[in-house]
Amino acid sequence: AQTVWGYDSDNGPERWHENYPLAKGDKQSPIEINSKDVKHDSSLSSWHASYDPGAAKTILNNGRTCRVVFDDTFDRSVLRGGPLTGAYRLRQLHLHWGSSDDHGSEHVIDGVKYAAELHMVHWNPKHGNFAGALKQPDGVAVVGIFLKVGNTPKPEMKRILEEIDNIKTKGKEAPFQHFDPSILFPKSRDYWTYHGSFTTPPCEECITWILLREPIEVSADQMAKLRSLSKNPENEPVIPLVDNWRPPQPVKGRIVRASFK
Ligand SMILES: NS(=O)(=O)c1c(F)c(F)c(S(=O)(=O)CCO)c(N[C@H]2CCc3ccccc32)c1F
Ligand SMILES: [Zn+2]
Repeated sequence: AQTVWGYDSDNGPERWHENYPLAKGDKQSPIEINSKDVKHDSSLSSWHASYDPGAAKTILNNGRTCRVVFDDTFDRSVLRGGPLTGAYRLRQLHLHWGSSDDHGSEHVIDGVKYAAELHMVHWNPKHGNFAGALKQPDGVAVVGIFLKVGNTPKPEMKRILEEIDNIKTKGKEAPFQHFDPSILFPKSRDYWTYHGSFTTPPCEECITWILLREPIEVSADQMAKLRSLSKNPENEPVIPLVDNWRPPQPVKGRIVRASFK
């Protein structure tokens, strides 16, 4: 039987292309960003998020990540500006993390792997619905925020981490309301942007990536909390949900632009 994709040796990123041929495309994500190859683009405007806290609905452990989903049936929580044309609707946010603090992010910056990377997935309503947007090069925009372990953890991460105990195993879902994810943004709005793909199958190349330069801080305990999630369903042997990151993919001549000098 076809093994469902995952992050283990028998179903991990090196084998995704067997069932998802796009995984071997020329515009795959994540990538390694080297500052010396980045092009400062003074024409890049700043990005703006206007999120309605009431749009937050539930938090879910889908066995691959922990995901918060939002009501995206109208322009309720949107991202504008930066490299984007028009308003993109916030659909979900999720994280990638490692089995220890020295790795876990998907994008790697000048050789630095962060402990985790938070993604806010938005889609372009001009394409009708999310499924339609997946098929367009300007269909999706993902804001990536790096998480580093420090001793002045950002209190705003607490809300997500407090819910972890209610979604320990695959398939567990809990209400997650009255949450404005823009509280997670760092102070600086500096970002890198490039064109790439989902970092999970089906790996469609429909994403405008907006990676924030300034990481946010989490505590070692908060990272341990994230690592306490399991990828197995309830009442099955415990398999820790860790190392759910895809390694950097070939840049293949793509230009990474920076909004800052
Ligand atoms: N790093 S990332 O931003 O590329 C990215 C993920 F890493 C990730 F895990 C997910 S998922 O939905 O939790 C699991 C895969 O469906 C999605 N969800 C997307 C991927 C494709 C798809 C299809 C339907 C609904 C959501 C998604 C995702 F966009
Ligand atoms: Zn992601």
